[in-house]
Amino acid sequence: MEGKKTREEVEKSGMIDTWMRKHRLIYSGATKHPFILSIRDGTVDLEAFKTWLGQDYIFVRAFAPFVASVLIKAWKESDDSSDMEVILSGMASLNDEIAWFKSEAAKWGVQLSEVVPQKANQDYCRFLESLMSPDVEYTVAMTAFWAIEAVYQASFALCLEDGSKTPAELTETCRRWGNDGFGQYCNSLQKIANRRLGKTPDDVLSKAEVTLLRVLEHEVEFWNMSHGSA
Ligand SMILES: Cc1ncc(CNC=O)c(N)n1
Repeated sequence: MEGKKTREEVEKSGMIDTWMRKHRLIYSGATKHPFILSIRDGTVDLEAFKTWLGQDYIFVRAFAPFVASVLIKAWKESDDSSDMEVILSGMASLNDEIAWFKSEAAKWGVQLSEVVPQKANQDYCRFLESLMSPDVEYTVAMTAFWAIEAVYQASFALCLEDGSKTPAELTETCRRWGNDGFGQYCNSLQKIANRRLGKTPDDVLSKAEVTLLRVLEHEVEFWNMSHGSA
């Protein structure tokens, strides 16, 4: 049996929930973006969807090495060997995902080799690269990893809810990130992040919170490329 937790431990162990409440406006800005709402209400501009598809393919190619860097941090720093399995399962689905992007792009007539990364995408990929540095703590990288996956899960799950008018040709895309299995995987990532955040020093805790906010901002800018960019 575990001993009684201190108040501080209890508070920190649900850090992600605490932060989601604290930053709920920016979180819903990322998960209920006008682009996602346009898919959900069936008014989506299919050219905007194609833009998203091409840009996201480039992002996912940069995301895979980021996840690999989290795997390395878990191997070196984690206090729980099951973390590696969760991260590895994420890497395995990225393999599928890259193949899916290629076949989906072919379906929509998007030439992936000709897609030029837009500024928001470049900025996001550069941010991911900064998180790959060995100087970035496992806890900080894990928080970012959870947030990146959770935004897509929440966004696309919204397009599958009862009453949504998602066009039939987009439901497969929405299911890719909105399905229950992906939801479970995000819960596993959240559990790891919460466990780590619960035992991290305050300076690392602050870094993780700032990193979470940066992820949410990058996600909003990423959606903006397809819809409503200024
Ligand atoms: C911009 C962005 N954020 C999160 C995801 C979801 N993770 C992997 O697929 C994604 N594909 N693209």
